[in-house]
Amino acid sequence: MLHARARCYSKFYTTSRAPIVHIPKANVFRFGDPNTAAPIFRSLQWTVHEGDAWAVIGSGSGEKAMLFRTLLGHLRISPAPPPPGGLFPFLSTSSTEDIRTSTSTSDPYSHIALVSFSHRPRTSGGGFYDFTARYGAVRDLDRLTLRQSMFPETVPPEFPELELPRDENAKEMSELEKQVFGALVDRMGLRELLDLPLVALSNGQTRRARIVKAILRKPELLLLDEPLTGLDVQSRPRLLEVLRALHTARAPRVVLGLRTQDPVPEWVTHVAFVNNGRVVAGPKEEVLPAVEHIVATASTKEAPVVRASERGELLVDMKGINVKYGTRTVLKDINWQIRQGERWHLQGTNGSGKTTLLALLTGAHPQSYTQPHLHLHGRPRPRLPTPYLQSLVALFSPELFDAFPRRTGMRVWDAVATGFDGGFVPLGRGKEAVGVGVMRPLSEEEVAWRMWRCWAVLEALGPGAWGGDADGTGVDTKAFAERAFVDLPVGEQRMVLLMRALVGRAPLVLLDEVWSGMGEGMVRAARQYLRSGEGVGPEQAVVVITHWEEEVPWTVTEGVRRFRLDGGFGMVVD
Ligand SMILES: Nc1ncnc2c1ncn2[C@@H]1O[C@H](COP(=O)(O)OP(=O)(O)OP(=O)(O)O)[C@@H](O)[C@H]1O
Repeated sequence: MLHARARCYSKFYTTSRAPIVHIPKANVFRFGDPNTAAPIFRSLQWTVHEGDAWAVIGSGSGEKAMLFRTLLGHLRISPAPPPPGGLFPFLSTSSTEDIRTSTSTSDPYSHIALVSFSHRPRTSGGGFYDFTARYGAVRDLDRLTLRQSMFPETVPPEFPELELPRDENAKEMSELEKQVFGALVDRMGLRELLDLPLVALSNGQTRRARIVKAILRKPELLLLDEPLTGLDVQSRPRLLEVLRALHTARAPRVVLGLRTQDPVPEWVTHVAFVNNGRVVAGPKEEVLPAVEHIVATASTKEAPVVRASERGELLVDMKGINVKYGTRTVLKDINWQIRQGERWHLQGTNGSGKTTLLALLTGAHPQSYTQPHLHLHGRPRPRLPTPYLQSLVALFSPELFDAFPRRTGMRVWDAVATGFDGGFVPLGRGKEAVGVGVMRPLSEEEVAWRMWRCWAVLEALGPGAWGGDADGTGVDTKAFAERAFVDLPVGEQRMVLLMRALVGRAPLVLLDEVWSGMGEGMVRAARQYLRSGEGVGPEQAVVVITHWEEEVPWTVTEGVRRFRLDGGFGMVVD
């Protein structure tokens, strides 16, 4: 059925062999930078021919994203790719005249779409938004369903006050388009979620929905940056198969963005490897050995694990936990105990309830108050004031990453130090901006300890540990601490929020999909820090959520335990 999409638009596609992307040999700069400035990419030479299947593989933070930004026209290519075709020759051939007129715009960039799992789709502006809202009663403003977000014309007119987007000119879908849509939502496992509010979708469900939405907009070229991140083991081959079928049918052509540590799908024929401002592009068999060589050279033996204490105090005691939304039961009769010093891998397919379970541990979930037996840090949940509870739990999650404020003026130091009290707004001034304490003011010793911890995480996880800040301060930790958080590339922002989670040595540390968007060097530095016993001590408990077993910093033989959610039920897997 997906091939039908190609037939549906077949008049747009001819046998033309004009390249899809053509950059003969050029340097790439930011707009406004002179040609004498250090280029972002030097001597970039890259041609994508029709029929080839490309993956862009990035070794560092942000470089892969920069190559995609080059294709989106956000950077200056010098010399500019020559006319008549320019950067996208296939759009200027006679056959593609149809494409242009059919979409009533001659802007070539309107035919190129990027879906990146590094950018922040649910927020706008620099302020914090409450990402825990999805756990409670859905507010009117958040009532937009997945179906309505895909087809604004399906928003009922009786909700004018919601100001939901409506497209009065939207055309009824043709029969064929309906069938293609049906095939896509089925293959992506979205059918039963179509009439749920968007905010209710889990992380992996949201990602799959974003890909479908992008396909429905009918771009000619779809750039997908790290599409497998956050997808469970079952969904990955299904998504890759859908992408292969679409790419073969040119409906749309697909370029994948992958991290060096990601497996390359077998249908990919060509690779552009982005490493330290250079792009090596060519057939997969020629370029992949270079990628593997760099990864092997960079990898060092992992630090030996500092073993956690055997039977520490009970931090979490759950008995008979249930979470329901209307008639939809997400968690059923969960029993789980977490002790000091334990390392857990929380497993389960997309939508199985992992994030919901974490929200009970942080107290952010309203249903955490109404559970029969949810004891946290030795007390029943309702007897723990929420701000105090949040200072006992350190969290890194995709939702928190998206929601974290990007205010101008917030330095890296400030962002890290918000981790002490579990808040989002920097408190205190200058070098001493290390929070104010939750239940009582801080003593001088505590302020000094907090400053020492800030420097400790900045040294261990800062640019010196992963080879240098790409476009700012090199490997200088002090200069990095002063940088504006909002200006950092996405991978570096993630690293800073990991520092935030580790800075306060909270008794319970929750790391949800912590490696996505990070470069190879960053992942290595963070793993070393966690394993060495400095990142997390034997008095702390850690819960890691990832769909990639090899991403858990500890192995089962090193003591990690597994708790699996399946069909709403939870079990310890030994
Ligand atoms: N307000 C709501 N109404 C209905 N269903 C909801 C609501 N909020 C969450 N859900 C459902 O609860 C389920 C669990 O979501 P959760 O985010 O905990 O999954 P997850 O295991 O973390 O998934 P992922 O691996 O994709 O991150 C999902 O199927 C989601 O659609």
